Amino acid sequence: MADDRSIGSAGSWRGRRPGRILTMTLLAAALAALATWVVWKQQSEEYQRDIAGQFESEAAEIAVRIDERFLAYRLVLQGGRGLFEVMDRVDRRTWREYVRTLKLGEDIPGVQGLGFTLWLEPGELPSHVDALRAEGFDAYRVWPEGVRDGYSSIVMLEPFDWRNQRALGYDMYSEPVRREAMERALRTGGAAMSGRTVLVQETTADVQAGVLIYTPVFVEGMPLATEDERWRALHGWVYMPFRMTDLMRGMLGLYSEGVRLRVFDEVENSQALLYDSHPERVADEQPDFVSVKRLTLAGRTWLVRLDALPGYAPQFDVQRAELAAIGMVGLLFVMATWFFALTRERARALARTTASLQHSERRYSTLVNVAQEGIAATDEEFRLTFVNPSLAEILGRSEAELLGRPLDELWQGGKAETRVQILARLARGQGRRYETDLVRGDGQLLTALVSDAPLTHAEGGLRGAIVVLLDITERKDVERRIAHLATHDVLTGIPNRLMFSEQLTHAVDQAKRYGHRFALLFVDLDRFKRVNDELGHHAGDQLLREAVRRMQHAVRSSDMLGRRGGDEFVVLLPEIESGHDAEVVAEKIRLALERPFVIDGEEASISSSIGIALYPDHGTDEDALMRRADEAMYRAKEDGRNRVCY
Ligand SMILES: Nc1nc2c(ncn2[C@@H]2O[C@H](COP(=O)(O)OP(=O)(O)OP(=O)(O)O)[C@@H](O)[C@H]2O)c(=O)[nH]1
Repeated sequence: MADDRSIGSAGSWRGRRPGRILTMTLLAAALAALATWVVWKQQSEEYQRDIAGQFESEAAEIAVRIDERFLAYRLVLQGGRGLFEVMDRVDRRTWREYVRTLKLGEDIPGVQGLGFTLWLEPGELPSHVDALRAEGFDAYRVWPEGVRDGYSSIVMLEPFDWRNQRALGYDMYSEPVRREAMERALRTGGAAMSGRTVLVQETTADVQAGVLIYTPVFVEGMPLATEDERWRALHGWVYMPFRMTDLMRGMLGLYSEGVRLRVFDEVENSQALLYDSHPERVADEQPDFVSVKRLTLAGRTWLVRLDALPGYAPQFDVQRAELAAIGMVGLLFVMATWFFALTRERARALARTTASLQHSERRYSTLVNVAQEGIAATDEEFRLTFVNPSLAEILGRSEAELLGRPLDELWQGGKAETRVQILARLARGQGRRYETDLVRGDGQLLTALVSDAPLTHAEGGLRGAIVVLLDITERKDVERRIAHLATHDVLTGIPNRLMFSEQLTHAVDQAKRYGHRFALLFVDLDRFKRVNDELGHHAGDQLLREAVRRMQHAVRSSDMLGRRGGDEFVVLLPEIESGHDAEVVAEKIRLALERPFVIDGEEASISSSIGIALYPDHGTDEDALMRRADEAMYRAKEDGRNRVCY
């Protein structure tokens, strides 16, 4: 039972172990998840820092670009101012040439133009208008109309395209935003940027915020030390107007789609908004990253604000990819753990199974070796490939002598199947149990009960057979003895009443079938009782045996002598021609029994009374014949004994 349990446990590991494997795998999964989370967290923070750093550098780069660009614009302004300083008079053609040479639109795009606005004292206004009209600008006027302390008038603005022509004659000094910048330029003697305004070049379509940058131009040779002196020496301003959206697009291109760039003048509110790269977006979005750079440009402070838009950087995707990679590594770890646990459990189960199998093999090996039955294995030709010690002993041959021999060679012919028949039957998967006689090594015969069963290959087909052989010689002898006892008289060994009766029935059948005649003799010893009484029962037995011997001699071997019981015998004479033949045999018997018997040195004499019944003369069945023979025998007794009667 212990073995059975061990086999059971080895075979059912699948049913019990998965709990442990599951626990280990879940533990590994939890560890992997924790590790993944920690790594992800670290990576995430690192990415956040990286992205924040990158974002910052993007914002800084934009600020630098704007700063550099305005430095370039100031240089252009300086150049324009320098032109006035070196030339006695800068006429329209010279200005146009100068601006064309600058290639403003190509090299420093975004600028609306480069212009000159002339400062006019109130008294100078009429002659100035006349002069300009004389140049061909028939509708020229300084506008807006009105009486003011002084006027400025845009007299040159290149490129002099349709948009810039709209600005001709405009008094920028009349407008507070521009005036503030113009006065600051005058005050500082350098470039000054205006606040947010709308250029007069604008139409109703695509109106953009505008700024202007001014630098003052003084009349050559006049003192400029104080503000008053500069006012007095003021000739006008070289200036550049900018449409902010055009300017920023020219400066930055479309830039990154992932960021929103806004530029504010001095303060961060919608009134001060100069540029918005994504005007369609709502203002109160909470971006992941924000950077605000303050830029001082020609005396004005710009706030350059950069917001990261959702999906700002492809790095987020990288992060996701790395997260997926980390997750995959974690998953691999879990799978590896699971696989390892499963493999280890399988290895253990295999070890247990192997141990169990070895144990089982030892056990069956022991069983086979100690079994009293002969056990053999054969190949597909029924040749012995294995014999156990008992088989060698039963067959009286050594193992070496037996191995390789076809088992059926030892059989003593008879009713046994041939080897071909056995193999064909085994190939059909049919085992069988049968008795056969075998020849031992010493020549003796033995009877064996043989059981065979096929051994097949895993893929089918006969591989051989297992044969179990039991020596039943003794048992068969006993059976034979029992059968003999059942049918023969114990004292004399001749057929008893039962067997004789069967033989008589058979004789009747045969005689009926073939038309034979046969005779039945009843023999009763005369005064046998006296022998018993005088010589003893043992002597009586001996006399009975001797009497049988004499009767056997008196009949042929084909005749049958039987004992009915006591001192009564029957004789079946199956082959007689006539009643005479029966008489002759009966007489022989009578004479044989008449002779004196010598028993244990004592002489005893008996005689016999014999009755004869003939088939078919006196009866055609057993009962009738027996009755008639019995009657005849009694008649012989009555007639004086020691005689034969019909
Ligand atoms: N010793 C011995 N005696 C037996 C056996 N079977 C029967 N007897 C005896 O045989 C005797 C048979 O006697 P009966 O047939 O009756 O008489 P009998 O003495 O033969 O006389 P009759 O037949 O009338 O001539 C009996 O005494 C039985 O006990 C036996 O197997 N051995």
